Amino acid sequence: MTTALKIDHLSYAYGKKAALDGVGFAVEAGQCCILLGPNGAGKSTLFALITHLYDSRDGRIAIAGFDVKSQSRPALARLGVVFQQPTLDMDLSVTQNLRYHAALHGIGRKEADARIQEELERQGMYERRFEKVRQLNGGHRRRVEIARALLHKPSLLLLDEPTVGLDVPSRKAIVDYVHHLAAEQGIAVLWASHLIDEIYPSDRLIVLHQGKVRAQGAVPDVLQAANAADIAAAFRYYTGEAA
Ligand SMILES: Nc1ncnc2c1ncn2[C@@H]1O[C@H](COP(=O)(O)OP(=O)(O)OP(=O)(O)O)[C@@H](O)[C@H]1O
Repeated sequence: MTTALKIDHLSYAYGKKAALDGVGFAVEAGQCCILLGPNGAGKSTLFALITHLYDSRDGRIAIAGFDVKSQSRPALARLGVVFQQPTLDMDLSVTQNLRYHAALHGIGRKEADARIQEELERQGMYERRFEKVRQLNGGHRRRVEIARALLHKPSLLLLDEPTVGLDVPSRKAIVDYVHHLAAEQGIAVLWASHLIDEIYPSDRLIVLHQGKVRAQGAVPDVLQAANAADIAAAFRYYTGEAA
């Protein structure tokens, strides 16, 4: 099976300031990969490059085998994104927001409505479909954004700190659901976070610090390499900062 996300030798600088330096890793179908890094590590820059908001001269990004630069259309068609900042239209209903996204991806109305039902039902949101997004709480808005990111059946789901600002039960629902998606649906997930309690022992971990990948692998392997008892200790070891 094609690797969902493959990044090789990726570097990026803002003027003279290096934000990413020789970054390389892969995420396979069914893996939930947590990108862990302190403020300024380069997570947002990496996401901007994967989503092709920025272009890099150095290195390569491939989504489901398609190069993001030279084959951006098929590459981006296989990508679902939940950005850090909410991007739903507050004055449209849940269904209207989702239909709009489906149309952008060229999905016909009948097919779109079937997928909208499927995605909303899986997150217990189908009953709320006619409500305006403005009426929903933060956790439910996030669920709609995740449903939207999945409508076009991407190979790779990218989430940029999607639980920031949510209460504990809402956070847990989203963390559990995304892990379930990877395990049950075989979607590859790349999740940027600085919250170590969102990491499952079965996850893969990439520790990014000052633009470089300091560690990557299965959680037990990353802990062992740092001789750390838990993720907080490993994070301190690799970044010199408290988690
Ligand atoms: N537009 C910009 N101009 C100049 N430097 C920038 C710009 N955006 C980011 N940087 C710098 O690049 C580095 C990486 O930043 P980036 O925002 O990618 O990190 P991050 O891991 O997403 O951090 P945070 O969690 O705080 O968003 C930092 O040193 C940051 O100061």
